[in-house]
Amino acid sequence: MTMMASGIRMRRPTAGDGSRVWRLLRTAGGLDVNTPYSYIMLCDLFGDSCVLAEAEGEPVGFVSALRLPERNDTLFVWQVAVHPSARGRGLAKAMLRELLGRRTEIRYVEATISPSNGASQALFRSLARERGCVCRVTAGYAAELFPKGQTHEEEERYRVGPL
Ligand SMILES: CC(=O)NCC[C@H](N)C(=O)O
Repeated sequence: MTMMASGIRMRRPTAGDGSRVWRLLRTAGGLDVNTPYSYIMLCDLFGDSCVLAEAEGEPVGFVSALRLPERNDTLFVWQVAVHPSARGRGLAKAMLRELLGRRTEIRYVEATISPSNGASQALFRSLARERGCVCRVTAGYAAELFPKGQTHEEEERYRVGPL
């Protein structure tokens, strides 16, 4: 568990956090809200590469990530969510630092980010600056990949490293 100066605590989540993480994602906005099951499963089976941030016991931030099986020096950051009440305090970066601090063998961080998600774009560019490395943006998932009738922006691929 890591404590920020603001009193926000960050820790590895467990299955019991999944439902509250799902509610946080619904409140955070701007992200794909997956099923409650997916957050329970992520917190349970992939908790080592996820971070839950809590203020006075309430979820205010969540990062889900997976190490890529074929490229195990790369951490794929799936979602970065921050509650509106916790914005502007560097929480997203603090959660990434917490995550990267757990695994020294991670050399690259990847994510897909939609053009409208300026906060995450700035976060990954800032991580690259902080680590003195490159943030490369390439084509990711085209809008056409998503089901017809479900409008979804394209997702550009961000790759930061070598850390
Ligand atoms: C880094 C990040 O939060 N990406 C979001 C990917 C996607 N739009 C989702 O919400 O899962």
